[in-house]
Amino acid sequence: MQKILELRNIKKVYNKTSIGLEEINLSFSGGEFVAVIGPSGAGKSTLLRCINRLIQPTSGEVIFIDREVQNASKKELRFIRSQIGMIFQHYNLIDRSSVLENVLLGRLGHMNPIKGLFSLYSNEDKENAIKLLRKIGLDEQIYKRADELSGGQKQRVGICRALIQQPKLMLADEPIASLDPKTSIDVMDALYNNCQDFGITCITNLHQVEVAKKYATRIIGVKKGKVVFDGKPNMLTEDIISMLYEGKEGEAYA
Ligand SMILES: Nc1ncnc2c1ncn2[C@@H]1O[C@H](COP(=O)(O)OP(=O)(O)OP(=O)(O)O)[C@@H](O)[C@H]1O
Repeated sequence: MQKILELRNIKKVYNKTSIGLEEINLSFSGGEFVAVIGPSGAGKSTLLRCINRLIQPTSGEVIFIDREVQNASKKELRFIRSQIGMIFQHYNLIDRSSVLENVLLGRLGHMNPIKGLFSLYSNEDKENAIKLLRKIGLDEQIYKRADELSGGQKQRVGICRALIQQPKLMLADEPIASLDPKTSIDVMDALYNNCQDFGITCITNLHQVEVAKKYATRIIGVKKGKVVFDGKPNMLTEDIISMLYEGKEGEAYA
């Protein structure tokens, strides 16, 4: 499989003293569904956000399909981000806007900025947004305001907003941390199935080890800013989980 992303010696230091990440070296291939796990404060969010430069790494290189992310100009970064979908724990929807409008926001990175400013989406974009919303089971919510939706529905809107970008890579930062177990499964099914259907590589941070094992093709364990496990789900033994969550084992099964 083609290599899609490479992190070379990524380090992040906050406020000159607090270590977020230390010497991270990872590479990702097309089609992988990767779960990043680890205790609270391990560096999962920092790792994910260094990829699309929502957080600027202190040093190291991020290579996304032959493009250097860390030195990209504003224009180049806009292009890179248009190829990377992002899903957030708290959905990041515009409450006052309709579900359809929220999904269409995913097209902004692909549009002429003036057209974007006036929300002049093409008919093709609107048709695609509706298709995605129907596929994900939100046909009855298309014209509702985003703040009328349940948490699970909001997250599925977030997934559609990322999918309409037609991204090559999907980053999901704790996508189910605010959801109950049943809704979490619906959202993970939607994320996994759509990434498979559209051939999108996905990297998702997860607290729950069982969920990571159920969906991931590869699991990366992060502890104190370092990668301490990288392998297939069946290689993640109880001993490794204990080492990873040392003293915080409760978090792994929360
Ligand atoms: N803006 C910041 N300023 C200072 N330190 C930070 C900042 N953001 C993160 N850190 C520190 O960097 C480390 C990694 O944090 P990060 O949020 O990436 O961990 P995490 O594994 O995603 O945690 P959680 O599961 O609780 O979200 C922690 O020690 C954290 O305190």
